[in-house]
Amino acid sequence: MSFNILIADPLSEEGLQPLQDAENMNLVIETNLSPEELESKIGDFDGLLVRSQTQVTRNIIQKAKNLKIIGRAGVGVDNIDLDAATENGIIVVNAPNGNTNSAAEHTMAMIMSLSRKIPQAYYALKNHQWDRKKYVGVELKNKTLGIVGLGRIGTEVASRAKGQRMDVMAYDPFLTEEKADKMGIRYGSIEDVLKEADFITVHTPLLKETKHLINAEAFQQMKPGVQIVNCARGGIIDEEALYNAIVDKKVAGAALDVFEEEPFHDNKLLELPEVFATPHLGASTIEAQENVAIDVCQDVIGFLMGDLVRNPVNLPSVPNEIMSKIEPYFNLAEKLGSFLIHLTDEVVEEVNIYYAGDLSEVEVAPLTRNTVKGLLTRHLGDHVNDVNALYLAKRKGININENKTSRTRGFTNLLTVEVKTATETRSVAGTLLNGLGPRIVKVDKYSVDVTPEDHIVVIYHQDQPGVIGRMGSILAQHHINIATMQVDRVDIGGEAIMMLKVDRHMEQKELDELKSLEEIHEVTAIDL
Ligand SMILES: NC(=O)C1=CN([C@@H]2O[C@H](COP(=O)(O)OP(=O)(O)OC[C@H]3O[C@@H](n4cnc5c(N)ncnc54)[C@H](O)[C@@H]3O)[C@@H](O)[C@H]2O)C=CC1
Ligand SMILES: O=C(O)C(=O)COP(=O)(O)O
Repeated sequence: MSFNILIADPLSEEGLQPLQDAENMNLVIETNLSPEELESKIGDFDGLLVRSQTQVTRNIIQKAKNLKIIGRAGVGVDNIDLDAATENGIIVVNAPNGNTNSAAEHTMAMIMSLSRKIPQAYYALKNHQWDRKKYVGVELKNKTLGIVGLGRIGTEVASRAKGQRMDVMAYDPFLTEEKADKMGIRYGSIEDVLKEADFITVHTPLLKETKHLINAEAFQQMKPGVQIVNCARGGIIDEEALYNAIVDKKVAGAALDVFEEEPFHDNKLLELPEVFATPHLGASTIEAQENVAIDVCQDVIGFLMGDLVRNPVNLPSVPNEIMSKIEPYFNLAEKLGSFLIHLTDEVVEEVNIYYAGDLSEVEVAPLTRNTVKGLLTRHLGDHVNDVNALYLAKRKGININENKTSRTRGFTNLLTVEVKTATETRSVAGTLLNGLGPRIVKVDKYSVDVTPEDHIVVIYHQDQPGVIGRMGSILAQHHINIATMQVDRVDIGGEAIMMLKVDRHMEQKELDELKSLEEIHEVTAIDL
């Protein structure tokens, strides 16, 4: 099997080496495609790699019939329609660590250039003007740097600014006074930061909540003469409001790497002498580009070869130590879901998943996802995967409940899945036996012991002599060999279950023949 990968933005050649070296990956490098060109080509590709320039819109995703993974060689994924990707079962991965250092260094370069008006002075010199008076700057030492967003880059900026002996103050919804103390910086609310800072630098993602976070009202709260830096995302700062604040002399200078519209040929902010800019260069170093390309290539190769990804954006990422504990249960969870959904032909309204024993002590969200994937696959086929399973369940109006319980029924771990429809509740329970793999140990109220694989036939019948014989002769007439067989009942003479493993898929007419026996109430063939 081979995969076609489209590289739609310029990526480091060295960084792409893992993909070039992988035998079954066909790389096509075509940058600067128009949206229409990308729409028309994307159907041929299994993977798409981009930076910030290519807009991966819903339209493009809807045309991407074979696309399985979008790799963003960088941090920000605001150029990718994540909802559309999730709905279509396409995983999005990014490379969140590889360019942190470069972006932090670029931010420091911007702050230092701003404080000493270096770009403006250089520009004047280029224009034959030797002017020492006009370009008097300010020192950074003892000035307050306000950082809005203290994540990976904000934190690196804070430690570098401390090296410049700046007084660093930060606001981040996850920052506490205690954490700030430990980092040797001051904690402030957003208002405190706006009010006290001499320089303000933003390092948040662009989200609904951060769009125009720095707006006209925010500028009003700032100190006169404040200087502004944006090396995060255009749109966090309202460009119109920044323009007005500079013209009104509230803001003394601004250094911008990112813009509301990119790329641009004209931006009126650049007409102001107080503003200088770079064309989104925060991550543009040889080192960062190599790092992010390698990271994203590894995830793309890993994912297409069936491994787990390290930096998923539209799937919760699970730390390695947790993943190693739950990974062995993935198959069990999916198989239980696939098995159970065959026991009902009614509309499932609710799914209850009970985690017991060892399973009650781990992060179970990925197992829930796998169970739901198994449940939905019967009707939705290959369209359902880890990425969209929960979204599709929600869209179908199915309530999913996770429960942790101490009822292990004597097993060290027990996973019970129950589906409710308007008229019935059906359930299956399974366990992972040490060294022996997964087992189905309960179906509805009956105890069984069956490996969840191959061709299983579940028969509900009256507990009376002769049923097994009659069933056996029908199978024999059709040359169907029984590999294993289990029977259980609750009351003598009441309803009983038969779980058969047979050596081939059973046809509908063969099942109908079994159903025609008077003592047999329900026959379900399940191929796992
Ligand atoms: N100019 C460039 O070339 C580059 C830009 N970036 C951009 O830099 C930004 C930050 O990247 P990282 O530090 O890697 O991300 P991160 O996810 O590590 O940090 C973002 C921080 O912002 C905080 N935050 C979210 N909403 C907030 C709010 N309303 N107020 C204050 N803080 C808020 C989060 O809690 C988080 O700590 C992103 O927008 C990213 O796309 C990243 C690399 C290069
Ligand atoms: O990683 C990010 O968020 C960046 O903004 C870097 O963008 P780029 O890959 O240089 O287009």
